[in-house]
Amino acid sequence: MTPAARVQTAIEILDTIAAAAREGGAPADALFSEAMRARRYAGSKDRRAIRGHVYDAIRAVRSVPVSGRAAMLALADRDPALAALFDGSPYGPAPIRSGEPRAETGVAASALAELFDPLIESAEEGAMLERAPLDLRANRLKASRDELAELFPEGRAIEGAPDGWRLPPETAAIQHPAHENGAFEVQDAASQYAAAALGAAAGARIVDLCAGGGGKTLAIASLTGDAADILACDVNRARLQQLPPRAERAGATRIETRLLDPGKEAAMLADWCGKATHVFVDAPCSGSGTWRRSPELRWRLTPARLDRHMADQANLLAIGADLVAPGGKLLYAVCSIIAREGRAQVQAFLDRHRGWTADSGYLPAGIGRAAGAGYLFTPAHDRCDGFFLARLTAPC
Ligand SMILES: C[S@@+](CC[C@H](N)C(=O)[O-])C[C@H]1O[C@@H](n2cnc3c(N)ncnc32)[C@H](O)[C@@H]1O
Repeated sequence: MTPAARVQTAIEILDTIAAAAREGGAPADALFSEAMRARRYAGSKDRRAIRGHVYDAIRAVRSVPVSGRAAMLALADRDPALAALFDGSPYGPAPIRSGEPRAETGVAASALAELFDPLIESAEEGAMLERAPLDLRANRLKASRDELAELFPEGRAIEGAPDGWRLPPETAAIQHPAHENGAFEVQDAASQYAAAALGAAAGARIVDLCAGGGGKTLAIASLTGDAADILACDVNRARLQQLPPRAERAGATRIETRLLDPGKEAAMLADWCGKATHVFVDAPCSGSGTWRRSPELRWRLTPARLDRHMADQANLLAIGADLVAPGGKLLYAVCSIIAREGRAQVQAFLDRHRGWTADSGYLPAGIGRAAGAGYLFTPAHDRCDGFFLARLTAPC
């Protein structure tokens, strides 16, 4: 393919990604792979170049563009070599006309940026869209961080995460046989801090209410030495089904899974009511803390979607609270930097649930900043995904 044809292909792929963002369709990665399958004539160099254009445009453009061309033109305005490829050659993009619309660049649309937690200052903006490193977590049931250091000497320890090992983004770690043997998982530092913040130890009875594919469930099993009972729940069958084989690989033997029906969660968890020493609510959210991994998420967030997440979060907090034994712990977490999903959500819970108190001082020194009754991690301050968590104690 010519360089100009690669740009035109990127424009067409961006059109499908923008349409999916508007309509709540498939994520950008899936659409990119599908587009490449349909263009078998594209070689690996073409594919790399097209991917570069597509993701450069997604990172540069702050909200869903009117068209893929408008997004690429915004990039071309900053890059004369790219602008020169709009040359009207066969399969290439048409020449740039005067007054053609450009997508707006920046971290987030101003209406969205206004929702950020007050701790998000301008220093965060670059870091929020930088390529994230590849973080590993040694699975204590099978390996130590020192063993990871031997396997991947190019990495380094992650501050405040005793099992964490950080690698450059492009490292092909999951192809390593040690991954298949359960020695480690890929897990961002923020998720490792969150699993540790639960504070569970051997003998605990834990409900992971929003377990998904079990990333944090497995981290908790590792931290408790596979000596705590963990009930892992979710409403999404496909995600929850990933957990049993992952647990087997990890050597975690005390995880039970339970698929919940939306709207019937409390009834389906009646046997755990008031019995859990620890409940983890890793709630569905905007994902605004993970834009450096999935930058197109900021094209997808609408006021209606945010309201839906907030209603789900409040509901899940209330369901989770009923499961906690007197004096037990409820950990609420969202991979979001939006105050309404974080500090405001927890304050609303505390206002509605008399007798509950917020814990403090449970994070490693220097990690996270106090945000209302919880803590916020941010990419620039903590070198991890943006993440809010709050640990609450039930009345006795
Ligand atoms: C942030 S993800 C969880 C990620 C997971 N804990 C991990 O570490 O990989 C939120 C999860 O909440 C689940 N969820 C949404 N509504 C739920 C509900 N009413 N009850 C239980 N889980 C729910 C979603 O299916 C999704 O898997």
